Amino acid sequence: MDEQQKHIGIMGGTFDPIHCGHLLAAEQAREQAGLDEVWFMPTHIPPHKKRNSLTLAKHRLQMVELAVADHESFFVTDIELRREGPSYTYDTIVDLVSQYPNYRFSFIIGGDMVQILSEWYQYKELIRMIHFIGLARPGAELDKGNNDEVVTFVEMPVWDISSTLIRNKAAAGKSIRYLVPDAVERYIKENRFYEHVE
Ligand SMILES: Nc1ncnc2c1ncn2[C@@H]1O[C@H](COP(=O)(O)OP(=O)(O)OP(=O)(O)O)[C@@H](O)[C@H]1O
Ligand SMILES: O=C(O)c1ccc[n+]([C@@H]2O[C@H](COP(=O)([O-])O)[C@@H](O)[C@H]2O)c1
Repeated sequence: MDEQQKHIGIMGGTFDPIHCGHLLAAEQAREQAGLDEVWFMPTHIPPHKKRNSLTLAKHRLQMVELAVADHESFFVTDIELRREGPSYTYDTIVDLVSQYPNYRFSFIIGGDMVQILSEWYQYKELIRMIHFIGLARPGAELDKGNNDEVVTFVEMPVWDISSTLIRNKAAAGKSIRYLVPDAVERYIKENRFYEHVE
């Protein structure tokens, strides 16, 4: 076990696919919150998403690995992909805290997630164990009012980019260049993902 103390930012997501908005959010959180590392964590089953079919977990994971490969402080964990059922953050944090007792964990979320945070599974227990780092997102203005003890807000250029946008553009045969890293774009094309909208 690593005895060194570190502050880890967990960037959880469905990542279908990972896009440059995720990377920008993680980088701004890393710098402004002084994180030692960011761990990107693809979900097995996202608790609050209503989509019927996700891209296979091994491909979502591979796209995340390609996207973060050249950043010295970005890493990937498959901890949720190895667990059956919905990927509740509470269950994951319990596991992480017991595996890495010397690390401090914060969870990075966009404004859409900040708005529904109090609905998360075991919310009261969860906020005793970890702190959240929130970033603005179009359509989800951040209410900084009552959240101060739970969420630290960091600045980022608000960017109207989502995995839905990428899937829709790919399905329409439009360019996704610069919206996702080059290696991710190549992987999407090679595997012919998102050629049809769900
Ligand atoms: N453009 C963005 N700016 C800030 N945060 C973002 C942005 N895109 C995603 N996030 C945050 O990244 C995390 C993971 O997001 P997720 O993988 O669900 O991507 P998404 O773009 O929201 O996907 P979809 O369009 O399929 O719903 C969430 O906390 C989300 O709020
Ligand atoms: O634990 C919960 O109740 C919960 C509810 C909604 C979202 N999350 C987590 O928040 C992260 C972003 O979720 P999503 O749906 O935007 O991919 C991802 O790691 C989810 O597992 C967690």
